[in-house]
Amino acid sequence: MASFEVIGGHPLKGEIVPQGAKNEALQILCAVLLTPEAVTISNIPDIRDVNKLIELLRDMGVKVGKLASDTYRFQADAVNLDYLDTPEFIAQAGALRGSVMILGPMLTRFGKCQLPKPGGDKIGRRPMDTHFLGLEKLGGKLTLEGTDFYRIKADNGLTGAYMMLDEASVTGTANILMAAALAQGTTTIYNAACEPYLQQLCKMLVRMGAKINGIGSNLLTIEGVQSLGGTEHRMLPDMIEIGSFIGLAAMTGSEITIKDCQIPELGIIPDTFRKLGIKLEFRGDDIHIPAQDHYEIATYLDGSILTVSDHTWPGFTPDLLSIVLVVATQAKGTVLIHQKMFESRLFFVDKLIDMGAQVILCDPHRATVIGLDQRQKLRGISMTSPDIRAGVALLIAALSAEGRSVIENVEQIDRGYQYIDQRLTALGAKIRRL
Ligand SMILES: CC(=O)N[C@H]1[C@@H](OP(=O)(O)OP(=O)(O)OC[C@H]2O[C@@H](n3ccc(=O)[nH]c3=O)[C@H](O)[C@@H]2O)O[C@H](CO)[C@@H](O)[C@@H]1O
Ligand SMILES: C=C(OP(=O)(O)O)C(=O)O
Repeated sequence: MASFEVIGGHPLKGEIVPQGAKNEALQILCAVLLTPEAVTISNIPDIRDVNKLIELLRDMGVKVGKLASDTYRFQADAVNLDYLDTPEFIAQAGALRGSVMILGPMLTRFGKCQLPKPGGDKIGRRPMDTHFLGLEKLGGKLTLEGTDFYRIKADNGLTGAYMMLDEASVTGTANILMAAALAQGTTTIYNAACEPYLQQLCKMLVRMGAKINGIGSNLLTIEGVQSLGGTEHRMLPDMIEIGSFIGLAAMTGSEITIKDCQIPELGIIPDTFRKLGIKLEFRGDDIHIPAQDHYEIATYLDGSILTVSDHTWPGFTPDLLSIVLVVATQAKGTVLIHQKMFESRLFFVDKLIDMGAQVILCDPHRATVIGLDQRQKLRGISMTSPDIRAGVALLIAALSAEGRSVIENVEQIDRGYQYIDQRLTALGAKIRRL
């Protein structure tokens, strides 16, 4: 297990370029399975989960060529279906969440797929029901082996259908959308997830020849086509990384410019950080965060305590709530953080409390943060990163704290943040990988 040693209390300064989006990459990479033609993808982040998925595709028989450090060419013209029966496949597919999105493409193109319960963050229940409810509506026949191995078949191909999803699952919508793209007839997905990464997937599929209406809304209509062709695709910048850097700048009192953010795609993320009192300037497509000694959390108009909660897009993403929480510990004022989607994502606040933060964990979903207004700095401690976003939240806390912290299990952070120690060191952070 790798660790970071962090010496906190040093303001950072400079420019940082966000990596390509992790959660978009996982969708887009799975989509290469939909066509025998070549697909070139750029702005691919060099992070553990994405590299594992690329390795999985390669082992499944997809030809993978690296054209540049962030650009790959994929060609799925000789997929080895037998590989899905091997223990190696089961181990690889079970090691990340993103592998779940091979289900839709494999089922629609080859009539079958199987998958162990996918991996990913251990942040509470992560049901797969929406995926299979949708794929079954299209004609897939699911067999469960125990509760953690799924086999799905469609001997006569898939047929379009109307469906109202039970929840707007991000990866579930991606799976059903990809399956519907090659199904016979028209599919309507109501209550579809519609976040920018899904919009990106839709746009890529359209370039491949798919017929999709309603992109960007929660009502998608897909007219199935016989085959899809090759394309080129470029990933958006990672909005969770951008939010993490905004939080980092505020909490450490640093002046940072985040380059090329594709600001219109960030939804309410910038305004949510503004509610914490953080100043942000849009300079063209860059976000400039000036050094701030203090930032003050807004209240509601009637003076009551602000709540920041997660919601499906265009609501605030659950993946940034841990960052908002940690940043609030040094704000002036009080905020209730309400993590509705996942029930095990807030337990990391114990570590913040050990560092001196004033946080009350009300229940697994809600924590009240009473900001210290920089009057009292957090103190460095030893801790373990429980999941990818809590890991970065703890890293931000350690960079703002007085003294030395050690963060163990930084493989969690490496799942989603590219060369984070090197990139932050370039801004003046004192981080050493042990
Ligand atoms: C690889 C990937 O892309 N992972 C992201 C994806 O995971 P993933 O696609 O697995 O997450 P889902 O959207 O399926 O669901 C996330 C959680 O929210 C719950 N839920 C979902 C929709 C809804 O309307 N109501 C509701 O309560 C689900 O039951 C589940 O517990 O989306 C999540 C939600 O944005 C993000 O945290 C993950 O980073
Ligand atoms: C929860 C996350 O990832 P995953 O779905 O891959 O576990 C995340 O990116 O915050």
